[in-house]
Amino acid sequence: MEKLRESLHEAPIIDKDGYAYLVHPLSNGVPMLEPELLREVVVGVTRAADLDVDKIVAPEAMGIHIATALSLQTDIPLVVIRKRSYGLNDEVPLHKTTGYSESEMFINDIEAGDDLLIVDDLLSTGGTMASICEALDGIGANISDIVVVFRKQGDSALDDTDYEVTSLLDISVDHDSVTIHD
Ligand SMILES: O=P(O)(O)OC[C@H]1O[C@H](OP(=O)(O)OP(=O)(O)O)[C@H](O)[C@@H]1O
Ligand SMILES: Nc1nc2[nH]cnc2c(=O)[nH]1
Repeated sequence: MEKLRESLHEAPIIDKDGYAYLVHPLSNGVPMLEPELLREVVVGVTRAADLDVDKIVAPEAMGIHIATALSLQTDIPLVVIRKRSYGLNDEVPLHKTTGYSESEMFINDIEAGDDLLIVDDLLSTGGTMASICEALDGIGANISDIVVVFRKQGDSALDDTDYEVTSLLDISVDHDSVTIHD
């Protein structure tokens, strides 16, 4: 994870109403995302994840490019949890909160009994992932594995649940630096 580690020390940090928000190629598409970095991450996720699943699931927006590359690599189909409703039959809405925002998301084309790998760029408060897991559970899908690139250290909404998240790197972000926890 050499490139990933290096990239963290070059990433700007901005203030979102007191929340130290990392601006990173994988999590924002800014600064520019080098293919070598994306490749390193996809190899890392491929090694870390349970790939014996029916579908890869990624929340819009910044899980999409990681999950797309993983889908191309593994031939496992991809479902994106969108921030927009299509009004399709069986669409499942959810409400998610992060440390700086809240919004609705919408799940389509996940069925009871599907074995799922959830992929996202970053886990922080766990608000997004907890709402997604609860909604997928409600559908009757099996969450086989959850893999994120970065996990910010601290309390998470997943702490009191049975869901386990694998991260490629655990980090802390304060207002002027990123620390990597090995
Ligand atoms: O653990 P949490 O506190 O919930 O934060 C993690 C979520 O925050 C980001 O998404 P965001 O809602 O900012 O949307 P984006 O992917 O469109 O940038 C990130 O991609 C995760 O999905
Ligand atoms: N890009 C980005 N997304 C986040 N989601 C939750 N925290 C963060 C953050 O610090 N940076």
